[in-house]
Amino acid sequence: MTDDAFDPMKTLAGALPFLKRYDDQIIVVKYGGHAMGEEETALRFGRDIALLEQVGVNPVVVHGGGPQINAMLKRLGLQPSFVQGLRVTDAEMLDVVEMVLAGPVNKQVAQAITRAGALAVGISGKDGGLVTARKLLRSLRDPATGQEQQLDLGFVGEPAEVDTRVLRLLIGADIVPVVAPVGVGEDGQTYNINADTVAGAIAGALGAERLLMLTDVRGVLGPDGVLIPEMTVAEVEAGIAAGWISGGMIPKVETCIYAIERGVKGAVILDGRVPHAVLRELFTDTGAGTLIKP
Ligand SMILES: Nc1ncnc2c1ncn2[C@@H]1O[C@H](COP(=O)(O)OP(=O)(O)O)[C@@H](O)[C@H]1O
Ligand SMILES: CC(=O)N[C@@H](CCC(=O)OP(=O)(O)O)C(=O)O
Repeated sequence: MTDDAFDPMKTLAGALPFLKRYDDQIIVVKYGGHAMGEEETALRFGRDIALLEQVGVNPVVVHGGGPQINAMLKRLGLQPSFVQGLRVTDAEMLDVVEMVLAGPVNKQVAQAITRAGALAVGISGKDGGLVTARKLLRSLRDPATGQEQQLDLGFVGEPAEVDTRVLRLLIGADIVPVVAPVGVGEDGQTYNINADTVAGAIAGALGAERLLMLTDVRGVLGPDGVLIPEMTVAEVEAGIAAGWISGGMIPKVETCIYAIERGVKGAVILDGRVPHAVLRELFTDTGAGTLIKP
């Protein structure tokens, strides 16, 4: 849809069936650090989320902040390292991760939504018992020996349990929850959790109608670099095994699979830098990005 073709009446009439479909439904939006980019992009995102709230949809935002953490590490003279798209997180790194995610990034996103006219409150997974985490165990097959090798990513966690009470309280009061992806173990240990994983766990626990994953690529690109509009779970698994789905895209597609297996009706990976990406995806027939299907 280009701006010259814009016809307000046609647009409104076209959006009506979608407004009905999503009325009072929960939509979980994962807002990736790469999709935040310039301040203007964040403000535009805030306006889209505020609009969702104002038309009777219940958005819940889970944000990332990988590039923002990297920028802070650079200022501090620390070197980031990633395995399978996940940040290796020692105790010193964990302090920086929590400071950046639950601090300026969380407040910037909540503020962008609030400035656009909807109330938003920023919390982390540690607040209100939202995300109980456990240490993430990952293994890697050594191609030379064929042996499985356990990887130690440090204080990287995965959600073990999600207590949705604090989210439901906020939603019930017409407040948009904005969640930073940090969790806490049974023993009180803080864990750094990939934001995609947190978004999937929250979408599943809330029984969300949709999970939208905003990133900085148009969706899942095939080996030829062409956008794939729809993928089944089996196709995703084949792409990971073949290696053309790699890095940060792995937790994203795995999250979509996890969410739809828990009853989320649709999980979509799309480019958050495109103006009004969220509104286009929800309120038009020309949905963008890659839809993952069972
Ligand atoms: N098949 C693929 N299609 C699209 N992107 C891919 C693919 N495989 C790997 N990627 C990488 O995944 C990245 C998205 O993940 P990530 O950088 O973690 O985003 P975010 O910060 O939004 O969570 C893309 O920028 C791209 O470099
Ligand atoms: C364990 C792990 O990798 N955690 C992520 C959390 C932030 C995140 O997921 O940010 P994006 O969505 O912008 O990638 C990290 O430390 O970068």
